[in-house]
Amino acid sequence: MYSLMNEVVHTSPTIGSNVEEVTWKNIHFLMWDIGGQDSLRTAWSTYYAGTQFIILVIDSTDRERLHISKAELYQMLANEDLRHAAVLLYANKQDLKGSMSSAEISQQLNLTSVKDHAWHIQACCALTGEGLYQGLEWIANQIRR
Ligand SMILES: Nc1nc2c(ncn2[C@@H]2O[C@H](COP(=O)(O)OP(=O)(O)OP(=O)(O)O)[C@@H](O)[C@H]2O)c(=O)[nH]1
Ligand SMILES: [Mg+2]
Repeated sequence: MYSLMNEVVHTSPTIGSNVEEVTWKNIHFLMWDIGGQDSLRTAWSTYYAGTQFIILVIDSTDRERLHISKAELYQMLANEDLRHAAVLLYANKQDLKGSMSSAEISQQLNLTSVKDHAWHIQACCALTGEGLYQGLEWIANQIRR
């Protein structure tokens, strides 16, 4: 989120949430950045009402914990408040060697089985910003549909 805003990116974990307004291509985003730590995830559902897009940032180097992202993803998709939400998954940290490709993550998460929500997976590197706008482009196209 802060890379998109050309701000200094903080490297400390998000505690609670941060909300920012980002305007891009005439689209006004109200983005909530919600902390992903274990203890914070139980509070995620309090943010769901009215959400149009979920952006799930995956650490593509973390093979051991991908199953956690998978479980959280499917829990979100099953939540009534998110029934109309579309999902953008960022396969982040593509700059690091040994990182999983977006295709590999897609397969591990069994994304092709997701039929009741629009979804898209985008390889990216938050440090350089590579891929971030391609992800937003997909969101923009979803809005224009
Ligand atoms: N090499 C590399 N490091 C990254 C990239 N994106 C994030 N990081 C690093 O990963 C660490 C965690 O980044 P955060 O932005 O705090 O991660 P987060 O997902 O917001 O974590 P929570 O706030 O706890 O949910 C930091 O040290 C970042 O610098 C990337 O694309 N490449
Ligand atoms: Mg954070």
